Amino acid sequence: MSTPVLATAAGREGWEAIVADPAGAVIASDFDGTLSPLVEDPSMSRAADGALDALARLARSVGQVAIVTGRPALVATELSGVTGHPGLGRLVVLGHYGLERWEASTGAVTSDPVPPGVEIAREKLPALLASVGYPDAFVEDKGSSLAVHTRRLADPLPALEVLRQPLTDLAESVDLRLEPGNLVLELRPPGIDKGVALRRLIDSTNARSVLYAGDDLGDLAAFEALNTLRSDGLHCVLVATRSSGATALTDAADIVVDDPSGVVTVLTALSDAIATR
Ligand SMILES: O=P(O)(O)OC[C@H]1O[C@H](O[C@H]2O[C@H](CO)[C@@H](O)[C@H](O)[C@H]2O)[C@H](O)[C@@H](O)[C@@H]1O
Repeated sequence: MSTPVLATAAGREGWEAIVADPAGAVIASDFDGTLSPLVEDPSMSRAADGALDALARLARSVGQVAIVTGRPALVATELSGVTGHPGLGRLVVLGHYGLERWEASTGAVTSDPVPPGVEIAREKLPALLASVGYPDAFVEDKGSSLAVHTRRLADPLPALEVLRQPLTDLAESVDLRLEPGNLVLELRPPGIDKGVALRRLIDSTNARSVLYAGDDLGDLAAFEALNTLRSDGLHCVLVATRSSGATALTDAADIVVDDPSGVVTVLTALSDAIATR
């Protein structure tokens, strides 16, 4: 498979660094919209064809393979099907934007404490949604955070705008943060994001290079962290899908693909390049 189009010199240099020294590389990816196609019902998300095999093939030669997601770690492992998948015995899943860490090698999850604001927001949310005319907005209760989805409403985009300020106010009143995403507004704990999560992973693995793939606004923190580390000498490849239409992410990427099948193509091309170096 040929090398994907790398739009930047820094991206080309990052790709070459991973190929030359795969043991020093972290390969990390978001889940929804990046490894799995977006669907109406979040409980129906599944890994794209070939995604797990592509990760497993890379896992044979790189230092660390990881999924970094807004989902709870165990939900992401279940939906993606990574548990027990051949070749993914060293996979790490960083869930809840890094609040949780699941290790395939042990099956155990560790978590930072969940702040009390989540429980208060959980109690207040139904009345708030009813008061702004969206009592039927789907609330995905993720335990450590609450995601309000508008995808299945009759007017998803206007609903998102109506809900944005009241949900911001609720989040701030209980010391949570509002995380906007693709037709979703999430109330989640402060102090952690995908950038912090990725930095922790890079530090713990002493990585010399990183490829990160994402699709949505929640992935911007990871891109920003990598851009900062890049100026400190870390070799990076930033991959974005167009799945969520987040132009801030695609504009900042070294490689842009249409959807998760494009991510599979990129990961496969990378393991081909490593195998033939
Ligand atoms: O960090 P991610 O793995 O990308 O998770 C972010 C959110 O993804 C999910 O919502 C998105 O995917 C759904 C299923 O395809 C889709 O219905 C929804 O509109 C998208 O926003 C998930 O449900 C959220 O909990 C995650 O935070």
